Amino acid sequence: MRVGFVGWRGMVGSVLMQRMREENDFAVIDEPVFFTTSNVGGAAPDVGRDVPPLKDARNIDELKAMDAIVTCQGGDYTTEVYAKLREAGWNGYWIDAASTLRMEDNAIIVLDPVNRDVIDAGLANGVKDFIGGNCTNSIMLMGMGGLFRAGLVEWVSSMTYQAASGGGANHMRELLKGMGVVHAAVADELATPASAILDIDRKVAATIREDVPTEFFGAPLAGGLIPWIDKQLDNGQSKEEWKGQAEVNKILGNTTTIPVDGLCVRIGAMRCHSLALTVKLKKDLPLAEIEAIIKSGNDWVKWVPNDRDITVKELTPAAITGGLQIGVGRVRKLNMGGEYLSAFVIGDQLLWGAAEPLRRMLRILIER
Ligand SMILES: NC(=O)C1=CN([C@@H]2O[C@H](COP(=O)(O)OP(=O)(O)OC[C@H]3O[C@@H](n4cnc5c(N)ncnc54)[C@H](OP(=O)(O)O)[C@@H]3O)[C@@H](O)[C@H]2O)C=CC1
Ligand SMILES: N[C@@H](CC(=O)OP(=O)(O)O)C(=O)O
Repeated sequence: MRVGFVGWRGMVGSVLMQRMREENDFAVIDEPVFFTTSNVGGAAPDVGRDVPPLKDARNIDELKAMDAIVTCQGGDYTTEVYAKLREAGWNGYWIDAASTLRMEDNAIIVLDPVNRDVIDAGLANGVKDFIGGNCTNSIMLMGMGGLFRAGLVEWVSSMTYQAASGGGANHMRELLKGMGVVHAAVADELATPASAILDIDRKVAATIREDVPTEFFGAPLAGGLIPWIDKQLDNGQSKEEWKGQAEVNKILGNTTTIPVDGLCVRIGAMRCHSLALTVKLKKDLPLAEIEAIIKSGNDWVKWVPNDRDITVKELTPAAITGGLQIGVGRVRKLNMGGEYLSAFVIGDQLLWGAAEPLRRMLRILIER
């Protein structure tokens, strides 16, 4: 297989390259070819073997020579290039991190530990477009997939806590700069144990309002949160909230829609997305049974008992970031009744939320 990689040096692309090196994926690709939109002829990344210099990611003839293309370049690139490539008669596999093609009829949203059956059926039917899901949805399904697979979910309300990385590298930098600005404003007072906390707080509040950078998020994130992610829709949802029901049901291949809705909120975490879920089950099951079903979802579920000390240690961005485990905890029955379950799900949004499903989809194609 000749596999073209576009967008490999961006944030998602870099995580993809790192994971592919860790899993020795380049050894099983006949010919990896790297593309660029900015540095044609430059050196390709080090993947442990000889590869040609960078090719032009807008050159349809070069792209057409690929059996599969993996792109993390972004939605604008997909919009610009994908249709031209298909119109030029290219019939290869398109694996994409961007949301552009996700809801197209001829595309499958990939999350193989959850929907390998949908992927296999698509491959058998000649589907050629395999698109990574929205990070929040992929993390939720990696954590709670067992309950969905068992047909136990009537509806889900999801309140999210989404990290800066969901916006991209510049957003991560802006969060950190903001943290620095806030600290600098009161560094002297902090160094003096006798200083009054309300004076510190007043200075911090003014700094957050006036001095924390807002170029990328549009509002101060350091020391705060932003209760809106992505575009505004006419029905009052944010686009991020709309994706919940649309994508979850498509990933699962449902013929009857499971309602999924809630509020999506940006918080000051670096790259871990979390969701506080209310799940209405179709029946009142004992908690031990629910625990077993959630744990059986896939190999990456990290079950965290609903215990204070364990939860604050293990169900946090500090514990989860940089790894493939999806933390699932705070699972208990709610006062509303035996069918109402709470759960807190957390995962690294650059791994299962972005790069890992693409990496695994390529591997599925190669190993067919
Ligand atoms: N961020 C996220 O959490 C998620 C993102 N996605 C999707 O993945 C796609 C890519 O996102 P993301 O990785 O954040 O995008 P980036 O902005 O980090 O990278 C995209 C491209 O920008 C170019 N670029 C320009 N300057 C730089 C630089 N200084 N360093 C690195 N690359 C640079 C590179 O292209 P070139 O080498 O050709 O110049 C690169 O491939 C988007 O469609 C996004 O929607 C999906 C799920 C989650
Ligand atoms: N919108 C997500 C990140 C993302 O890229 O999502 P999507 O792939 O659905 O555009 C966030 O900001 O956290």
